Amino acid sequence: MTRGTALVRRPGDRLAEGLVTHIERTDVDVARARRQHEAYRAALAGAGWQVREVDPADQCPDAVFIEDTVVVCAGLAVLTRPGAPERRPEVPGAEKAVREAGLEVVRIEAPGTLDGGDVLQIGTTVYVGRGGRTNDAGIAQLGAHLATRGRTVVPVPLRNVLHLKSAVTALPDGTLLALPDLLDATALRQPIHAVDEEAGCHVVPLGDDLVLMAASAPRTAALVAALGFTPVVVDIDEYEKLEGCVTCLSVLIPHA
Ligand SMILES: CN(C)C(=N)NCCC[C@H](N)C(=O)O
Repeated sequence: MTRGTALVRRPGDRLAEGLVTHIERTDVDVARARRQHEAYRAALAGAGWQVREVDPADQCPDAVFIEDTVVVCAGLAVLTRPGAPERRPEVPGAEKAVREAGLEVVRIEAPGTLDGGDVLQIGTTVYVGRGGRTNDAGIAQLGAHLATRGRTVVPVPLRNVLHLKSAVTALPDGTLLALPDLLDATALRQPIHAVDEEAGCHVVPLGDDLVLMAASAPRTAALVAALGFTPVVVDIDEYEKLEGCVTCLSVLIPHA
């Protein structure tokens, strides 16, 4: 019995052309990125997730960052309208996958924009970063869709950061790992563990005490272990060169 399905999309040949907004562009080794993606998929499978590959969208360099195309919540899939127009052709493949997974499907419509990386779900609270990629109309539409699942959307203003989940994510107990300099934490209600490594504030709870995190955050991995969780560490530095992190590379659909 698996924990559920993990949607992933393999990197395409144009990966190195992916968008870079807040960091300096450096060369991406696509062959190495492919090996890192294989190890990432293996980590998900090893933690009990059935890995399902979404159809390639190789004309889109950032298509590997599947998280930005769909938000899954309690049997509902909200297809996004990514804030970067060149990423919008990534969405149809994600739509096919969530329909095949049997989810109810709705979508963010113009003029709304929303990237899945801006959406952090903790219990019935859904924090949504308002910044470069996600606008007020997108947040309002998401709020209406998720209200049908008993969720409350709380906007969080962002500064100097691509996505909300570039700055804060949650551990399995709902407490937060955050880089305080990158966001206005006053909107956040849960206790915060401040971290001092940028990659340290990106984690994915994989079920039970397992926490997926990047090899580039060893001090935070030690903190996570000291808090009683088990870090599952993957090297994703080729994706970090494109402002990616462990959250962006998958969408988890837990069993109902
Ligand atoms: C939580 N994060 C960071 C994400 N969900 N997505 C990262 C997308 C990176 C891509 N180069 C871009 O600029 O769109």
